[in-house]
Amino acid sequence: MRNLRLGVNIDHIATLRNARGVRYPDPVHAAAIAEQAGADGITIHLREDRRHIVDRDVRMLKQTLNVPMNLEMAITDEMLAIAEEIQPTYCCLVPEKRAELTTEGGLDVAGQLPAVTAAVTRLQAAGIAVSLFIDANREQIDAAKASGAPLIELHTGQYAEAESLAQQAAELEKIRAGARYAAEQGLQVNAGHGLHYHNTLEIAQISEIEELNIGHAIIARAVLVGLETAVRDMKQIMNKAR
Ligand SMILES: CC(=O)[C@@H](O)[C@H](O)COP(=O)(O)O
Ligand SMILES: NCC(=O)COP(=O)(O)O
Repeated sequence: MRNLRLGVNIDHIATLRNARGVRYPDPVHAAAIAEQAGADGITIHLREDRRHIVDRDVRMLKQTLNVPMNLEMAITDEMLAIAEEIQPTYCCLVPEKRAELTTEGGLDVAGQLPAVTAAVTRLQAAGIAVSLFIDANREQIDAAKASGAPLIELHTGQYAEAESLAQQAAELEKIRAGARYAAEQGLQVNAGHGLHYHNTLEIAQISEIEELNIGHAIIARAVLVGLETAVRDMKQIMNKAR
């Protein structure tokens, strides 16, 4: 089975900083610690409302990261221009609602294929690898393939938020089937959202998945045990699955 990479999402280091309008904790500092603890990539979501990560973070991280940057963003002219200028390794296109607490679902690629294809084409022309954050269903996977994006990130939020074991098992099966189908279509498959120390193992056991992006749970544990330990603990779970 392939190695499974961990992309550490450091958005909520910035949430903590912005809560007081001060300079600490600094996502740049956090990224360096996460790298040293074994993070294979750093993920940041530059939201249109700048509620956590801000433009300065993206620019500084571009200069300091030693592992790939995965920039999550909505499909807007402003975000596309920022990505073209800063040139992250990956851009993950995600849906965004101003009032949401966190990302509520996958990007509806099938429902807006011309706009998604135009964004994918524009970013690829700038040398950026594009990923689409989608729900694990065939309609969205087929549309992702049609858009020309080489990569998808399967949204694991419904699995993470399942309210019964039966519902969780059903959501896990959807992700398993989606990952298998997407890999058969030649797409690279990543996954993420809502994963934590008690629900990641089952997702990590899906052999087609190549990378997990995990943020909130790692940063929450880091508050109690330190970021280095929190990243290592998550890597240990992921390594146990492979
Ligand atoms: C698209 C996605 O799943 C991540 O961006 C994640 O939601 C973390 O960002 P927020 O906590 O701002 O939603
Ligand atoms: N794309 C998912 C991500 O980056 C992290 O999401 P979460 O672990 O903060 O829910």
